[in-house]
Amino acid sequence: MNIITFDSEAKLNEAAARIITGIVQTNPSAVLGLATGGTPVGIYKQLVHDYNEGLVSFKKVTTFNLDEYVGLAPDHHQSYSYYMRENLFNHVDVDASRTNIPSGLASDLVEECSRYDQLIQAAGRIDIQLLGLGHNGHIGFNEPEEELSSGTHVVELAEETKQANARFFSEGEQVPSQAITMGVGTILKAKTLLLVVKGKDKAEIVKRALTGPITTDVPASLLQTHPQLTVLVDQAAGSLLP
Ligand SMILES: N[C@@H]1[C@@H](O)[C@H](O)[C@@H](COP(=O)(O)O)O[C@@H]1O
Repeated sequence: MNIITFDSEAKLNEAAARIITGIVQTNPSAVLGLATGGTPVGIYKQLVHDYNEGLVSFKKVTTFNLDEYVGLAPDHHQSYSYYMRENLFNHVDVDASRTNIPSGLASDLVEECSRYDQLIQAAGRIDIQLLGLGHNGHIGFNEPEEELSSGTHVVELAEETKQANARFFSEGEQVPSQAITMGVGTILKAKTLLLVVKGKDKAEIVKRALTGPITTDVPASLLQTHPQLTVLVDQAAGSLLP
């Protein structure tokens, strides 16, 4: 595990973007695993900047997002599909037909999960999976459980997660109570993992995830088992690390 601490958000975003663009420059047909939430917004801005500077082209990449809310249409302003278009896809030369996000509107969610797993398998291995970290240690929407699922599955969101994500929704809007998420097994199969964490409020969970016991109570602790894990933290998030 390689942990790098940054004294500014701009430097952290640049470093994360450099890792991703480096992979795409080496392999223009790379398979990118993408994340949502507040953390990657600045990284996507940097990727758009790098694209505009002519440093990278996403023309041939394939992308798989970690998760999507159940019940939100792709044009709902809080769907992860909308988020990805707003923050990245609409601003670079990615081929929309090669961007993949689970459909939260599928009539048969179990079928949708297996369709998503088949797509990932058909694409081969995810070259780099970008990850944020939930306050309870969740990755994607893999919440703390006695047992974690390996493949894509439907999850009931933890109350803590709904509260944390309520800040993105308008007043009076309900945070969906279910989501579809890539499983921990799929995440761990990615060639490289890039975990990015910012903010003092994540310091304790960063410490537990990276230095505590490997337990399904802290899904991110399973990342410790991955041979190619890079963690980028700001000083606040990394403040409790040894
Ligand atoms: N499903 C997402 C995760 O993929 C994300 O990494 C995490 C942290 O989000 P944030 O970066 O906004 O703190 O929670 C969300 O619920």
